[in-house]
Amino acid sequence: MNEPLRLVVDDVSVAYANGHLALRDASFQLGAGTICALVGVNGSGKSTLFKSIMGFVKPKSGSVKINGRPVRAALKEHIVAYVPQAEEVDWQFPVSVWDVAMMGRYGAMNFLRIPRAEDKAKVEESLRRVSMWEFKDRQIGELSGGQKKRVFLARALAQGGRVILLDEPFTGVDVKTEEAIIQLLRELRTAGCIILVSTHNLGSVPEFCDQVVLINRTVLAYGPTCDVFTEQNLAAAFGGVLRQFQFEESTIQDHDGRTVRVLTDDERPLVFGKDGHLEYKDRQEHGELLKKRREEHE
Ligand SMILES: Nc1ncnc2c1ncn2[C@@H]1O[C@H](COP(=O)(O)OP(=O)(O)OP(=O)(O)O)[C@@H](O)[C@H]1O
Repeated sequence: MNEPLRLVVDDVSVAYANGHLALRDASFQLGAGTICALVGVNGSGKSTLFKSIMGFVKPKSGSVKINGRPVRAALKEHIVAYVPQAEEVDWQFPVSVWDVAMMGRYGAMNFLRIPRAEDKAKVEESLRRVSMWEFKDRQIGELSGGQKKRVFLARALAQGGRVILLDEPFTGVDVKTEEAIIQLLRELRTAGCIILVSTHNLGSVPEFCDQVVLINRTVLAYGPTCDVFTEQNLAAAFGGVLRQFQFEESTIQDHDGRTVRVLTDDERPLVFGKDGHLEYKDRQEHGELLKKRREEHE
């Protein structure tokens, strides 16, 4: 497919068999060459949205279209690739790194699934791009969390997916791997792909995502990151879940007299006091400290 990509999610509502309405009237659109963050609390419907785009769940109403055609047609052309959350995968299943990347080629093979030279070349190229070629014979269950993620990314690359869905690709990976994944996503954006990434790493979103979809059982806001990532929108999406830190002075940037506010959904950021020691060692202590500070301010 050479026409520029367009993904349109139009008024999508999804109800599960138990009657739970996981998404209600969700709408947004993305064009070619975009990295978009999908951001929301646990249970806000991120995976459900991915499943709708993958055609795994059928919306009760509304539609998902890729270049004006229903998802079914795009799936037949193997345009949509999915990089799952680690928990969704059975790591005991005896397959090698090479086998997993080759799964990306299944759609291009006949029913006997005998890889051709082209399939093998594509798998090698994909594993090299994520720096996992040296591990090609290793069982998938014998890899670290970050390495597993890279192998599933290689599967998406081998597939040649143009709409690439990544479900929390940075969970449990170190900073270096995160940077390597981000660099790869940027290359895919330059190649005209649409990349939708669910993440709880709010701090890295402005760095590499040009668009954001904020979700809480419906789309609360979507558009350019700088427009959507406002304190007001994040407070609406996360409610009391986000932690707030307020600094009169900051080492993050030259102090220009403004108060610096930090919003994070990181479970337990480390906070150091003036003397360079940890401000607290457990959540209860942290809660008490924040309460004391608030009282001091009042
Ligand atoms: N198969 C299912 N049957 C019934 N309810 C489900 C099913 N899958 C998910 N849900 C419910 O739908 C809602 C949305 O779930 P979903 O997995 O899409 O959230 P999420 O935003 O991906 O969460 P997380 O950040 O925890 O991965 C949740 O309340 C969840 O309990």
